[in-house]
Amino acid sequence: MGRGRGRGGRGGGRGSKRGHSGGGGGGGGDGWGSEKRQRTDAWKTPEDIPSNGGFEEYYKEQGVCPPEEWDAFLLSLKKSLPITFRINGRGKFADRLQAQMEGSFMRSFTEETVVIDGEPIEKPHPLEWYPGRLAWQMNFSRSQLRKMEVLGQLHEFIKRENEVGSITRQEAVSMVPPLFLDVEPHHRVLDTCAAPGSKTFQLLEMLHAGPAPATGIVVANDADAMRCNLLTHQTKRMCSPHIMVTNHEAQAFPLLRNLVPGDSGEEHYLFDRILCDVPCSGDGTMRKAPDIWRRWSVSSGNGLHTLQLRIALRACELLRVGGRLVYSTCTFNPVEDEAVVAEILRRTKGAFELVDGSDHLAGLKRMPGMQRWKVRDRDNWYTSWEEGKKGFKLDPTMFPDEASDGMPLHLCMRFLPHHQDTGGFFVAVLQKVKEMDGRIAPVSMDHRTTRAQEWKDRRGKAAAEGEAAAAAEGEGEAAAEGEAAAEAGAPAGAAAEGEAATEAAAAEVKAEPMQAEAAAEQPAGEAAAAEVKAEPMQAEAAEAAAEQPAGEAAAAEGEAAAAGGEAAADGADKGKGKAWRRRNDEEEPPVPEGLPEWGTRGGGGRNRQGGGGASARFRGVDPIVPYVEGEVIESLRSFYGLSPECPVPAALIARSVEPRPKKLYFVGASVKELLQMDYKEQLKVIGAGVKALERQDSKDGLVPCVYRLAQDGLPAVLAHLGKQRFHPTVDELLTILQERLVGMPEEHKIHITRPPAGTAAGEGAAKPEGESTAAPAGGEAKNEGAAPAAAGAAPAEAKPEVKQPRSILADPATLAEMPAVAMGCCVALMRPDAAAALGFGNEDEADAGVAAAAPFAISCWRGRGNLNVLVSKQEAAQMAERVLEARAALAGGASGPPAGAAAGVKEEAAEEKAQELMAA
Ligand SMILES: C[S@@+](CC[C@H](N)C(=O)[O-])C[C@H]1O[C@@H](n2cnc3c(N)ncnc32)[C@H](O)[C@@H]1O
Repeated sequence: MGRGRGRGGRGGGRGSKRGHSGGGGGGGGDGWGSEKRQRTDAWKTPEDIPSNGGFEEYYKEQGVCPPEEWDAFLLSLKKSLPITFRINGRGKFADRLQAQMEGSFMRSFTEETVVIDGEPIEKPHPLEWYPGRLAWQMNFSRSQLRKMEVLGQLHEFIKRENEVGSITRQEAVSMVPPLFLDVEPHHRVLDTCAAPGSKTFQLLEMLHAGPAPATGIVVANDADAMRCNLLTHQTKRMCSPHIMVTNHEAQAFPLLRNLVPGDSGEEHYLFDRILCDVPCSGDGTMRKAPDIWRRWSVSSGNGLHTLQLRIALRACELLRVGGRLVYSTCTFNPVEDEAVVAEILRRTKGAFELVDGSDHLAGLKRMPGMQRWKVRDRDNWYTSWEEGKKGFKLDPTMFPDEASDGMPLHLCMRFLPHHQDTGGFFVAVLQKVKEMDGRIAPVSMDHRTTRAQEWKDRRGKAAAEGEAAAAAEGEGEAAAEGEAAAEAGAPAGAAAEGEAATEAAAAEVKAEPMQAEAAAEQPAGEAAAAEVKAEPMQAEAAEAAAEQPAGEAAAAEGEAAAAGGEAAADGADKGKGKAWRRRNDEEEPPVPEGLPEWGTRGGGGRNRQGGGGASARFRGVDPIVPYVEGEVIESLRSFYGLSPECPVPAALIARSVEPRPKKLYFVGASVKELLQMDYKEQLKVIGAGVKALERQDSKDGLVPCVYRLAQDGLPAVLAHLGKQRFHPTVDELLTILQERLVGMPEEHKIHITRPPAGTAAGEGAAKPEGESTAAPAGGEAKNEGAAPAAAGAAPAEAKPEVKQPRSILADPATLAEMPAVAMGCCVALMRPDAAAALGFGNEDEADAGVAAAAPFAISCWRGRGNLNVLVSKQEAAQMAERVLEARAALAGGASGPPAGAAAGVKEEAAEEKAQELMAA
């Protein structure tokens, strides 16, 4: 087969054009429309699923499931997956959404058993093992959805809340690994294989779970650049300044020098928590990807074992003593599961221990890990490496042995689909209990190259001697080689011709053992690990090796050796800086004393041309530029009245070298520190922090600050915002959210005056009535300070023909604040007393992080005569809906199922009592 023609498994390589769910999914979506995948009822009946004898034989023999449960196991795997989602615990409205699920929706299911068209359906219910009853499960088809109104409402609710990031659709068992990581707010967390990012999102939630404000960092890494974009999109919904997205082969993730050893005294920048949710064959996801039934073969798992092991071993090096590592897959296959865990324990020689998680997540049924397993190639079963070395492309690390017999592998956890109607999953929790005794021995593939050579020699000899018997044997082997070569991407003709095929296979194995192995092992159309391109891996492996402390020769033989050729040579030069120089075309910078200045990194970015070195490394990636434009920073401070303590202006980055970039991102101190720590620019950073500011050009300079506050970044500035804020009543706020473009009362319209000739632009800036500068001859300027179109509504001022929006601000207290609000960006905030009455937090609670702190802060644009909302339609609708529900609840009424109509909808007035409170 040709390489790169799709693949089995789950996130098994680079360059996948596959959507969101990625291979077997990795727990991204739940198969219910989020990725536009059809939740077809067509394969709802198990009879529709073609059997795969190989799969059944393999797992029966492995004994992953008790024999008496086998039929239930198999039947469950052939049924579609229930719908599961998680309410984001740190989302703005987590408790409201939960109350809605527990209250109005659950109440709608009055009957004990709901039957539609004679078929009972599963009522929505929280997953009992998920903390805080925040995860929910239900099971109904599209046709059932149309037949019961409340199901339709529930469907709409889930869709809408998912869009605004309040809930995440995620397969139940995929929620498990982060729960075993025990993340605390100050932790450095690395998610090695993170895309599309549902687990990263959970990790971020945990970082922000308080009670202390988050000070740590989540580094979300993925080898696939395209999937890194998904990751950025997914994590953006959390609005956290403590996120960094990187693009590396996890097995070569850079080990950075620790420039501020401080109390830890650690030589390297190490992580407290690491998640290795590795690419795998993905047979635990058959329920949402039934195609795997057809594609499954024993070679998928065998082919990924080494990659999985390398990723896990690198994580062991990157973890600090006392830290925790979770290794997870969505396959039942012990070769990808227990075998990897056993090899981690073997190679780390007592530095790692398996953690007993049996008392954690009560109610979550699990099977203990297996102590013994077998290994199969396409022909035979083997119980030990002694036997297995005769097999086809097997490795010693795949086998149990006496050492593994003594390991507590039963502490690993395997989740079977029929136990609680989920997908399949495997989780192992490991603790680093002491320093490792030297470097971890590299994963050698020598036995494979030797065998390829043996095959080649034997066949050559047979041909030369013309011995019939030898020739016969050779033919058999040639066929085997031919197959391997074909699978590894050798031309079909060559494969048929034996010798050439052998050459191709051997050469392939020699040059890039890991990729070739994986490619060869994949069944047709499944070049999982083979998609891992040779070049980046070699470069990064070399880099990883080069980064190791001088004098540790093992490093040179490790990843670099595995990567082969020049990469190995580079690794051998470590300590002398040659690898670094060769890669970057420049001198290695001297080791700074302490954290270096915060400087531009990432070369010239996207457009940078050039062959090798740094330019090649950063091609396609925007640079990271600390934003320190004094004039702009000063205007931010003065226009928004930011207090000196506001962290935002001092920790902004841009993704271009322009003096006025389009967007500015706020990064938390932990992210800033890591960027500074990376003085050699080893990290390939795709994204960092939260969008805090967006450029808003005002041609006439009528708005003195060129940046408006982005909604995502508001929580970080709210507590420090001294100007450009006002507090409408709840009614006014609701109307602003619903109409999204409202007029200002006549006396509060801003009258523009043109700056007198010779005056610098902006000096004659717009001022509210009563503060206006004198109008010069020539009258009003046109379109000055036009509202940005970010929120979807066409700014009325830019289109004079649009009917003027109605003026809704009438409350004296609101109007009293307006003269101090200059034209440009401003923030509408719910009044603290009203927020308290409605049971919401208020701006005083804003920590430096997530949106949870300030549920009703709305970024707006004040134009001459109007006020424009700068949040998306969905977000505005969600906020309006929450206000309406809270009012209804306050008035004593139960909140009904969401009307789904908050956007642009005028709701009936709430009870009088509520009105009174609200107007306060
Ligand atoms: C199972 S998926 C991860 C799912 C993810 N943890 C989640 O919960 O959304 C595996 C991921 O590993 C990535 N991957 C494959 N090879 C990799 C490697 N060598 N290093 C890092 N990531 C890799 C794939 O691109 C894929 O996104």
